[in-house]
Amino acid sequence: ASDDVKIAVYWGQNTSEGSLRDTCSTGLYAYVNLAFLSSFGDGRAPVLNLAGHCDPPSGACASLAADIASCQSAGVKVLLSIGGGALGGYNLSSPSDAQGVATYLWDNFLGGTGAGAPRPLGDAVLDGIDFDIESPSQYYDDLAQNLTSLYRSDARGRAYLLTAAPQCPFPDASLAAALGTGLFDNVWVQFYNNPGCQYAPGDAGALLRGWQNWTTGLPAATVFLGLPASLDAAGSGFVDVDTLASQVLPAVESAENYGGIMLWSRSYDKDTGFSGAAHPQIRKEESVRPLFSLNTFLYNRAAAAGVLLLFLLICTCFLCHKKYRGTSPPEEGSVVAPPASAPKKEQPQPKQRPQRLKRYTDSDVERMTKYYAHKLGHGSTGDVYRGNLRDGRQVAVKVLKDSVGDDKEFMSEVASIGRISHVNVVPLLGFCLQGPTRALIYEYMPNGSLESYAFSNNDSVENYSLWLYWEKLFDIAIGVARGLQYLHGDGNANIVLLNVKPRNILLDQELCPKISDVGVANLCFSKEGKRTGNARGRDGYDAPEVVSRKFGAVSSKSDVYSYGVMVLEMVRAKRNISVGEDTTSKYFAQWMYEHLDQFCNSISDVSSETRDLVKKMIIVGLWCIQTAQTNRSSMSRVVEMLESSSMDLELPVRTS
Ligand SMILES: Nc1ncnc2c1ncn2[C@@H]1O[C@H](COP(=O)(O)OP(=O)(O)OP(=O)(O)O)[C@@H](O)[C@H]1O
Repeated sequence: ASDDVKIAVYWGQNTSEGSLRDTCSTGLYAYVNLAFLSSFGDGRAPVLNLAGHCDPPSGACASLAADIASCQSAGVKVLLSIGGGALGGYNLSSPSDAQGVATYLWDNFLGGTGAGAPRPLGDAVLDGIDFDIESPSQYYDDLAQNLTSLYRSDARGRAYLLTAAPQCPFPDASLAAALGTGLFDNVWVQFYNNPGCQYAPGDAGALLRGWQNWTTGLPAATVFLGLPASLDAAGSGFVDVDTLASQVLPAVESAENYGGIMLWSRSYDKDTGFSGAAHPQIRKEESVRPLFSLNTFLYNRAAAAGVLLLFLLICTCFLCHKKYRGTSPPEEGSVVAPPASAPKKEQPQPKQRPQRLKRYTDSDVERMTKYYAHKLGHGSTGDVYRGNLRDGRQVAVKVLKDSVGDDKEFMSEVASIGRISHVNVVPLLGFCLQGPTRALIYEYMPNGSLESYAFSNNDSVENYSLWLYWEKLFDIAIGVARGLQYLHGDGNANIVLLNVKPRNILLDQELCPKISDVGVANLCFSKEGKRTGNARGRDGYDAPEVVSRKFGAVSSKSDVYSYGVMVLEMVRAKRNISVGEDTTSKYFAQWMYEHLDQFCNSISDVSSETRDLVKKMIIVGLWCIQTAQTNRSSMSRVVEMLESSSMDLELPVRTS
């Protein structure tokens, strides 16, 4: 995130800060919040208070329109901040009051064209509304929802922002319900005037713990570190730029939804030059900044403080943890596991940074799917439609049916799915949770599923398996294996899928395989706790223990079994061979024990290296489909086998 982090600032409470135009032309800020609409709601006449900059009742603030336009043309977003420190000046008394305030804001400062609206800032159309609500009160969630509906209605299709400035104790007393709507784009958290969660001289611990609460608690928002721009700007919580750069930013930057810093306020910033000094720091590329996590930061602090015992304890725990993580647990089937005589290759685990999940409304989903115009298919968890995001990216929208759990549970499951990030797993980009509509928005896989490529039943040109090269099939097999290895634990995900089959392996533009439907079953259990979907075992991909518990409990080895069946099927379909009257994959597997070399040698027009790839796929497939789970390889071992030479692999002992 570090190459596009930004600075937000509040402007409007002190004339010494200079004009709005000059503020924007410094090039320091990406967002300027006009502070404040200090009075509104509950029957009050709304009051815009921009200190001495202009006098709203006289209409003089309309002249700011030119400055606002100049900011916007320089790429700076200008928002109106409502609320602020004038406690008692604002509150909302009911949902209809919230509706009225939303309409007022829309008609007077945004894209609304309500007749008779005085438009205190002339014809300026601001970029959004910021909630700086400092006194607990209800109905701000209604206000957020009403504003969002109005945003969507904009005739010119313009995008508006919703932002908020909560205090750092999590959750915020005034804004928790509003933030819970998930509708906020940017949240600049005030890490000042709150000793429990702000920087204390020499100790960033409380601030970083608070930061972790906010960044993990609001996965769908971009979170900014709100700071005073000078010692005088707040009662407490000031962090000087050197400390910010050396102790705070390295830790906060590791949050995926880190957006930058927010400063209170322009006048203090102008005095101290804080943002000018901080700017190069917050924009530093990751490659030049040593990467720290929050934990390493805390460890370092402990060491620096000379707490030797604690340090040693942490080191010991860390080493134990590392040892545990770094060493594969003994193979369950080690008795019959193939010898790993090949030198262990460096395991390229092509992880990606998790995408930040975006929350969409149901009207967004309607727009992106053009009212569900193009159905891609129907699965056990819902229908899938093709769509486009505003930026043109193609997406697949899965509209869930029989989704269970309350909104909070849904959000938490979706956040877990959103954290899954691997080049061989279909990325989740966003979600919709509005009323009864629950949908997941995925990156679109233009080449459909592996099923249509490798498992077509006829010999026509449609039978892609005839022209998918062996090398490509092998790449697909190893890609899926790496994805499963990651899901099973190498990426700390510890996820068992129980639905590994060609239909759930999607292919991107380059035919790179991506596992789909990860985690979705958790959102769609029936009330009786039974998984939705088809009867088990019919298509041959389910492991014996998935079909009948008499074979033991399901585990990651159940996915290994399905993977093995799939790989053997890929080989069988590619050769399109008949090995006797029994055409089942089980019979094919048994046949392979005796005819492996004969089969591989019969593949003409390929190099010996390619035959080696085919042989590895078959041997690996046979290791995976062992009836006893303990005899099956783990996915890590599968990847290892596929990366070694077939010469180093042995067939498993034939048990049936
Ligand atoms: N990200 C995506 N890009 C392109 N097509 C997709 C995407 N996700 C799903 N599809 C397509 O949508 C259809 C339905 O997919 P879905 O995953 O819901 O069901 P399924 O995998 O076919 O069945 P089941 O739910 O029983 O496993 C399939 O044709 C699938 O290929």
